[in-house]
Amino acid sequence: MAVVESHAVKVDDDLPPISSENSSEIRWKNVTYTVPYGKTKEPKVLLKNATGYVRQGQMVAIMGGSGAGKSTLLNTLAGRIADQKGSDVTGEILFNGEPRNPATWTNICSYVEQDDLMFTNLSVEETLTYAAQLRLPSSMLAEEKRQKVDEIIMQLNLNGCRKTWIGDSLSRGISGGERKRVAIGVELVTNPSVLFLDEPTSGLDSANALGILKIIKKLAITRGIVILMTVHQPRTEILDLCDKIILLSMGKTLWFGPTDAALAHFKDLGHPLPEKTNPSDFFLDVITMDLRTEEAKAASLAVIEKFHNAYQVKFGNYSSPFPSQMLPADKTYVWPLPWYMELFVLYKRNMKDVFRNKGAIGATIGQAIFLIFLMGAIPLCWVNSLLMSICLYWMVGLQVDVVRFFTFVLLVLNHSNTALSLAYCIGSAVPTPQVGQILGPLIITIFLLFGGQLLNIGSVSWVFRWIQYVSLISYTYKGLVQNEFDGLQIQCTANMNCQTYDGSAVVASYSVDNPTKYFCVLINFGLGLGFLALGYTFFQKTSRPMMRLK
Ligand SMILES: Nc1ncnc2c1ncn2[C@@H]1O[C@H](COP(=O)(O)OP(=O)(O)OP(=O)(O)O)[C@@H](O)[C@H]1O
Repeated sequence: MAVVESHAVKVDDDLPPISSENSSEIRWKNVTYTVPYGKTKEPKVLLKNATGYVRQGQMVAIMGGSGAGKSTLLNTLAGRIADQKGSDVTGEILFNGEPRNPATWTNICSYVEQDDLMFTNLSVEETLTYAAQLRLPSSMLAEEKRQKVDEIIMQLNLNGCRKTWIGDSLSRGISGGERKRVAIGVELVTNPSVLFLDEPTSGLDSANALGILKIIKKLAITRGIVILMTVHQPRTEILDLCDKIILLSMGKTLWFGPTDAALAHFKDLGHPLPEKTNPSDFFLDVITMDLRTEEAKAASLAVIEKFHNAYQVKFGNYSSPFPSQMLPADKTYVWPLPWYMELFVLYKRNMKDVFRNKGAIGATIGQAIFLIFLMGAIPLCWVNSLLMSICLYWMVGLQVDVVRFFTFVLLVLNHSNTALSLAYCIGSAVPTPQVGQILGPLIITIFLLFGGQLLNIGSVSWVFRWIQYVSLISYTYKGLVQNEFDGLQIQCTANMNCQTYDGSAVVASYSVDNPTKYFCVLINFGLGLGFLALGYTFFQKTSRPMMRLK
């Protein structure tokens, strides 16, 4: 305990003075997280008795081997763990001495994902501007928002690429390091008090990684932010930038404190740093579970236990050394924009991206996103359908009849809308675009089979026959056939004993006379609304940030 406090004081003394009345701190004590595992649902401990704290202006790195529990600890502290049935979080997580309040916490902290999705066809400046427009209160003047964006661009050293598009692997845009900084910038617009970063250096070369962490450290000090991040084997200079490190293995905390103290602690426990060795490589070599042989496994388990016990002795009775400076969480979460303004900004952003010729999924807030994607896609979908209908109707030589022509257009437009709703429904339900790319065509193929042209539905097992009733293709097909053939006089062939016959006989012979064409339009419209409602429900479930505060 004494060691910890003395180091904490040393680190805090290194920081420029921050008014103690305004200082923030996140601390956690004996946090244990268990999930039900396997068929038997046995509790699996992902985090065990984690304890620590990070103060305003400090940057703390969570380190450990793969699967050590770094992301789990970060997500638990950020309140982003899935609300899985049977899982449990115990212990205390406090912000400024008080439990995190779900209503205010999202306003206090920000989380930078390892690979934040961004609109690829927007420039750096536009990305930050839209983030500011969406996430800052409507009462703030546009000029103030613009100044804030400028300030972030300067602080994150993005001025050289402010007009460059984000880009992706197909159309190159900003570099990986710049992309990370933009992702951080998007989160900074709200002035968070706590910033969580998941692997901010992943995919970067060591010079770039150091550059970005210098910027993050500067942000911690100048903006007075509490910074907690996961990192993989940082170089020595990066370790030196961190005020403290947390070493994890198998969900257990093996060290919490400054790096130099960690080296002394490791030496005390019989593991001195070999010469010419990067401390982070050394830490990971010592604490990572060695699974190669049974002996190696037993030996590394013993080391992990030794370090965890030593940590428990030091921190078991830990309480924050700064109790008098705790402030209650005083920010109250207010949705920054009225929904219609958010809708407008999202619409503008989406249309800009669409007209720059590519779709992307935004990682922003608000239920309005679902609507906005739809609104962005509908005009394009209608233009496509109209052009296709106008050309196709006359090229194929369908009946020259104004009412029939407009009914044809109505059927096709309505079909496009329903298909779009189905696409949004599938897109909202699936976890990744790849799954959507497999599931979407599969569902459309099934609907096509039950559309009436390819399969004799009567010969299909009754178990599957219901599919025809939800197949949008079936209703459009029936409507189109009726529209063309009803009332059409068809010339009889030589072997037929007649001169002409009515096209409705064709319609009846293919069993597409029921329901009538306008009723088909209505049903498809209803199906479209149904798919939308279902998609919206899925979207709510899959897009909401996971929040589980205890
Ligand atoms: N919901 C869950 N159910 C079962 N096991 C889980 C669950 N979530 C995480 N784990 C396991 O917990 C361990 C820690 O996972 P975590 O993602 O925190 O590791 P990590 O240290 O961030 O690893 P990496 O550096 O590879 O990302 C892993 O073994 C993972 O498989």
